[in-house]
Amino acid sequence: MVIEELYEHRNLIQKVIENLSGDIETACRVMVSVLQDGKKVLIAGNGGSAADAQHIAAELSGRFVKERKALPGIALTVDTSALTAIANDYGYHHVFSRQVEALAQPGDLFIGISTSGNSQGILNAFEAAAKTGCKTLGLSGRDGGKMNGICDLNIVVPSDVTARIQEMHILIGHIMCKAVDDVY
Ligand SMILES: O=C(CO)[C@@H](O)[C@H](O)[C@H](O)[C@H](O)COP(=O)(O)O
Ligand SMILES: [Zn+2]
Repeated sequence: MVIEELYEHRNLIQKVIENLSGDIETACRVMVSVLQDGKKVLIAGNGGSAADAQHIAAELSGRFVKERKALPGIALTVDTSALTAIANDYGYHHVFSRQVEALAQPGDLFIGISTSGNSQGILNAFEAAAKTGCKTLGLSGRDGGKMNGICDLNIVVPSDVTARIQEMHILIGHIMCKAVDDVY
């Protein structure tokens, strides 16, 4: 089983190299330009993807590899008071969109992470981000789900296995952070 899982991961990386390098380069350029314009990056996801959102945001506000200035990356998954109040008062599907409405400014980048591409809270957040004039980037999997067509760029990892998709998402996030390091 272990070797099979490792091979599945390796085979998927090969597909990502072949099919998604261009999209990942575009995502790098977008994140770099947003930060260089003095705007911020908001990130959201559920479950393992919430952890990915926090991980990527922390690479920006803390650091990735290089010693450079602190950069504005905010995960919308960490404020339990906001999350519980919004879920309690408006419903769980609004926990991210309401925070986007509160925090986003035109020109910011909203990154929504969903392996199915269909999580309603993430879809609502994309809608709110677009209304605010944010740039939007999706990290998804399977067939891209409903995220196709509602974000500027939806990077669809070509797999139906949630764990493998998540592994590619954090790899893509790290590559984007490397692109940021390279210009600061
Ligand atoms: O990490 C995992 C599975 O590997 C889970 O916590 C997973 O993230 C959760 O089931 C999420 O709710 C799945 O949502 P999504 O990726 O389809 O948007
Ligand atoms: Zn997981």
